[in-house]
Amino acid sequence: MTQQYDYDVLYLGSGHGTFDGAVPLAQSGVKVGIIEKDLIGGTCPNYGCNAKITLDAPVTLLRESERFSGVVAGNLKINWKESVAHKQEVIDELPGMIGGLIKSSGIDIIQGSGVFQDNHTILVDGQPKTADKIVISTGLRPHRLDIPGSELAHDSREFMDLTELPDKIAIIGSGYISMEFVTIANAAGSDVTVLMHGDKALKEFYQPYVNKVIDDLKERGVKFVKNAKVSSFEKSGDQVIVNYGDDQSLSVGWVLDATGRIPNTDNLGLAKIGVNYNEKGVVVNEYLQTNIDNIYASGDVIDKTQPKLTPTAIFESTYLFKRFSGQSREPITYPVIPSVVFTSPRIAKVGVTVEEAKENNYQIEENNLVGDWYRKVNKETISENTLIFDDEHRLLGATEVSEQAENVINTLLPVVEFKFNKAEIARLIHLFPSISASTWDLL
Ligand SMILES: Cc1cc2nc3c(=O)[nH]c(=O)nc-3n(C[C@H](O)[C@H](O)[C@H](O)COP(=O)(O)OP(=O)(O)OC[C@H]3O[C@@H](n4cnc5c(N)ncnc54)[C@H](O)[C@@H]3O)c2cc1C
Ligand SMILES: NC(=O)c1ccc[n+]([C@@H]2O[C@H](COP(=O)([O-])OP(=O)(O)OC[C@H]3O[C@@H](n4cnc5c(N)ncnc54)[C@H](O)[C@@H]3O)[C@@H](O)[C@H]2O)c1
Repeated sequence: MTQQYDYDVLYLGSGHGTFDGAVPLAQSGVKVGIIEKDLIGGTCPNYGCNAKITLDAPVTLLRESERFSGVVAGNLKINWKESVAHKQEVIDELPGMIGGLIKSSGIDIIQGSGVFQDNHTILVDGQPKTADKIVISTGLRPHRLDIPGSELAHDSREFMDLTELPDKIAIIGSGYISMEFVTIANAAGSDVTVLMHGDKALKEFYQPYVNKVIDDLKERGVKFVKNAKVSSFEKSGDQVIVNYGDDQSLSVGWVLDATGRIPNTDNLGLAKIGVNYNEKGVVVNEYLQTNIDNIYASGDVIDKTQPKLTPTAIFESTYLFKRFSGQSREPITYPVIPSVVFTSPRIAKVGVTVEEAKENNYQIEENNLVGDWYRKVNKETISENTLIFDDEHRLLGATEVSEQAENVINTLLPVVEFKFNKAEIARLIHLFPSISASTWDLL
């Protein structure tokens, strides 16, 4: 341990961009501190993935029961209050569990808000904490529309804490959070309108599949308004009036501003000590190092082209563990990173996209899987995928819309990353019957 400082490595933020790497780093004998101003574990367990997927679980059950109507008798209904209580029960123990893991590895948790004083010092509520290396891992926060009445809108965290589901909801934006939360709110019985910025939802996903999900949601009563240009929110009794377009308006009980998430880079003193950052995040080199040698960044707060997701943050914090513990001096090389939108059906993808495949003349195989016997088991009505191959028939990418798309893409992940050939694929024996076996049959 460096005697001159309180810590060898000090992390600002306690999310996946930190703890997955900080714990093994401390276990390897390095003196580590973590500063956190909110719940331990950050966004994913407390306000993101884990919370959201718990609210999604009854939606998938509801959908399944619809498909099996006749085979299974009775009409299911989501009890919103109970669903939120169940979500809370699932996530309540996570900060304690993660905090316990962190503390048991010998890390100091410093509760409070951190601001850089100099390259080696962070002030936590006025108290200096010094370190040889510092990792900025402060994540993102919701972007809020800068329009009159913006304080009347809410964010995803507040949505997941609603004890009563509003009768009518307006969701602004049509990205990940919008599409996942409209699915949940609609299934739970709310009348939802999505006010889109442009004419496309989920821009980075394969649009024919996105449109299938939108058409299904429309049939379920969701309204989508393209190019809505929301201009203001006004209070009217217990309702909020959303003004948009040319003199159009909508009266709703609740508004979700889902217009994106922005990096937590302000109020950290970065400009004062000269760390380079911009509106997309902290600028780093291929070692996740900022322009100041001893200061690094990890997770969502980085300005990067890779998707800002939990597994990316885990990969980065693990990379820094290997670098700081002396196990690796190599630059970071990201594997293919899959992504999924938890609509119902889901849309998932990995590797080369259909658009890139067309540009590069790769082989494109489109599979309508509704007739596949294994998909018929679950009576899926929307079930398609597109597989991209090179001229040696190695899988380069895949995208799927179906109830099990996340598992299909997880199954195909090693084939894409490790470029398995036909002989290697044929060598593997699968559990049968299963979605994985059914997926590998397509290769
Ligand atoms: C609603 C929602 C759903 C999501 N669903 C998924 C999903 O299904 N799958 C997926 O892969 N990803 C999902 N994500 C994204 C995922 O949550 C993030 O990619 C992940 O949490 C990034 O981890 P991080 O450590 O970089 O940042 P965070 O988890 O945001 O951690 C940053 C931490 O820094 C703390 N902090 C900030 N400033 C300071 C300061 N000055 N002093 C002290 N502490 C500070 C914050 O309080 C926070 O705890 C979702 C996100 C949201 C919002
Ligand atoms: N399943 C998952 O993995 C998952 C789920 C939720 C969130 N996330 C993560 O959280 C991030 C943030 O999600 P998000 O949905 O907030 O962001 P997003 O970038 O996915 O979507 C933002 C939406 O807001 C719209 N928009 C932007 N500016 C606008 C404006 N001025 N007026 C109206 N609309 C505007 C955009 O067109 C887009 O539709 C994601 O990028 C992802 O990294 C991941």
